Amino acid sequence: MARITSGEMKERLAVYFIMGSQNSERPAADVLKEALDGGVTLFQFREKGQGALKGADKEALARQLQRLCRAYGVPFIVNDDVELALAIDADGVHVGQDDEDARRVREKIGDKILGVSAHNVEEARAAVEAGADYLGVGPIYPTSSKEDAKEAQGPDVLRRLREAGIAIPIVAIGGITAGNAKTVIEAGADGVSVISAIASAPAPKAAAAALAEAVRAARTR
Ligand SMILES: Nc1nc(C(F)(F)F)ncc1COP(=O)(O)OP(=O)(O)O
Ligand SMILES: [Mg+2]
Repeated sequence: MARITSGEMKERLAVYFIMGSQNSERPAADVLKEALDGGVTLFQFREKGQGALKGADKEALARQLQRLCRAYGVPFIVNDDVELALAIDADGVHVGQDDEDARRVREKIGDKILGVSAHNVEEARAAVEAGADYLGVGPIYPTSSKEDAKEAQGPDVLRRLREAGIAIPIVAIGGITAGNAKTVIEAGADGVSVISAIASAPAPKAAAAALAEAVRAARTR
């Protein structure tokens, strides 16, 4: 298996859904199935925070959600937990600035997808050097989904990265909705990643479809 191409990565980043058991009152598999039916293009299993599953329970949920993604042909990414990603042969991992060093992760995962969080040009350049396939940039807007989120940066951080010559696929994260997706795509993101916009929606399928339409419309400008 070769590394994902930049073009394919940009396509996959269009509507990047992230969730774990703590992001909905409903069973995660039910929410994910609706999101997949609504057209999400990439999924990240992020099992963190108060009450998060651990060990065998966490792995069992990961495998259940991975099976769903496989049935829809959507790549399955694991947040933080590189060992879990390797144990279940996930399609990739996402690590932040306070997680395992991205260069070390790239050595461990071979050609799997590697996503790295970046908040500024310096972190972005280092992530590209370390072998990242995409950057997660944000929080763009205030978020209630991440307890230790940094200050919201606004869409300008995306412009600053592109003006600095950061050409790697970028997904915007943090408080993103169908209402502000166009703004972040126009600022330079290749796609949007969301937790609550889908996981907390009364109708996750419709929420996913609305995000997909907003991104598609913004890309054709
Ligand atoms: N999980 C993430 N996924 C993305 C993605 F690009 F995939 F949208 N971007 C950023 C983050 C945040 O990553 P991190 O800073 O390590 O915090 P946490 O591990 O709590 O999520
Ligand atoms: Mg992390």
